[in-house]
Amino acid sequence: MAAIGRGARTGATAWWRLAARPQVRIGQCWRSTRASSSSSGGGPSEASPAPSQPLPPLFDLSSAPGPRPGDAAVLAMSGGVDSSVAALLALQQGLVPRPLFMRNWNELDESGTFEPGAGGATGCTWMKDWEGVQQTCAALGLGRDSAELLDLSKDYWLSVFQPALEAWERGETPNPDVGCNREIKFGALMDRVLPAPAATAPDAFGRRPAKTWLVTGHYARVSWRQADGAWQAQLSRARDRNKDQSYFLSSVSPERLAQAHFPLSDLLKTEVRDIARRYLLPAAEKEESMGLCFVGERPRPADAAAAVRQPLPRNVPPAVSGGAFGAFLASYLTPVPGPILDPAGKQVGTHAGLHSLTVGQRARVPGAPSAWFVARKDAASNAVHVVAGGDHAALYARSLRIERMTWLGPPRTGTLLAQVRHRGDEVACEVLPAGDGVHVCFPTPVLAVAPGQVCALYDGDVCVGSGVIATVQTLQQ
Ligand SMILES: Nc1ncnc2c1ncn2[C@@H]1O[C@H](COP(=O)(O)OP(=O)(O)OP(=O)(O)O)[C@@H](O)[C@H]1O
Repeated sequence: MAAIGRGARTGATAWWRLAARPQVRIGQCWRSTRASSSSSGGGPSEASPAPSQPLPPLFDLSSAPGPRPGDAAVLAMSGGVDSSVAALLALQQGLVPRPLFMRNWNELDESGTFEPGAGGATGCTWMKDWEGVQQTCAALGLGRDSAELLDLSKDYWLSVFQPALEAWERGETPNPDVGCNREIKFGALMDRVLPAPAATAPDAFGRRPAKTWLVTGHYARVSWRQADGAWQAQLSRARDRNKDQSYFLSSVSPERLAQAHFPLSDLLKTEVRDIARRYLLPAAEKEESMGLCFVGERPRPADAAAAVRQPLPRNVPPAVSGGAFGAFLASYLTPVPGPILDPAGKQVGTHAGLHSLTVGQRARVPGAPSAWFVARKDAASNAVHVVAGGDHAALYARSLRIERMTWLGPPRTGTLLAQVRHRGDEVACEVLPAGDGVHVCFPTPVLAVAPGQVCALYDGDVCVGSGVIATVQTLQQ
């Protein structure tokens, strides 16, 4: 034991002495300046390492340029368990914290009747979340007042929610959570709080300049690859496949991903909860957040209410409203009711607006003898076309055209995997070039794919890019 201890200490001291000296780069090797001068006649007292023992680098420049102790970290904290544990892990990694909470939806502005503690007249949640963030900062030892509140509600409305509303009005099925990551968390937030990416070249001493990271509780992985002599960030799936959020991040640019740090990439959700409990974090038992990121409910505007109440044609049953989510959207849109048509073009019901039903969904037409399912929507005629049965050929996509591509590396074609919804299965596909976008062809057809959805493409676990579905060819076409 003693011999091992002595030997280890001796070795460590020697390495420390060598490592403390400035280093210069010689080809791919790193050597101490004194060691190199000794080889050019510096004198026998200057011990140089035996050639059989390569010099361990002081800074591991061969490794990917991920976060290092001393780097700065903007901790994006929602008050939930994931971002609380991500913040804790970032602190344990030696990052210098700047906790931050975003307010992206301000019910207070809309209703003006927020009551502290009561959740507000419309279920205002941001104040409860903000309180949770402050409590978490206290529990982490950062101090309750260390967190910053940043209001991005205008950015969220203009660049995420309004475009999504317009897409719903056109009869598409947008994914605002994908837009939120691209435009808000890794868009407006990064623009506001991160410095422009610094030069990544090491200085004369081999040190990579300090960097600022955006730390979030996303379940996804940033890995690094070298291309054209530079490091590039690539996005991969998280270890926890059930929680994997790479789909939501698939339109964030590689440059933005290169400034992101996801400490939960190797953890299962159950492990995250255990860590939160062990460190007594206030969010340890907090429920999962559900539904649309950031969005609250709003009292129905008078014009929308009037549109829904307008008289329906005689002998047509009440409009199919699309349930709670349809009703929620109806408070932001002016719903325009229209016909539900069977394959023969006969009206079998009335919808409460194109947003109220989505492709593949059962249209619960009151009194209908068959189970009708939505095959497609036509914005020009404001009609919803239905087919009988949930296994109809018109509900299966055999190919898609996707546009507005984000490539997370070089554009790709050939055999890949496609995912068309969060938590949807990944399916084999052939990707063919098609102008600005690509065609995605499925050897095994995929059920219920709607224009407006995001299609993310994967090579194994690596997300290579994504685009928005413009058109769908079904088995019937
Ligand atoms: N209001 C917010 N302010 C700052 N960061 C946020 C906010 N909302 C979400 N984030 C960041 O985005 C990450 C992903 O958010 P999302 O809502 O998809 O996940 P979540 O699993 O509910 O996370 P959490 O448990 O942390 O609430 C969060 O972990 C957090 O880092």
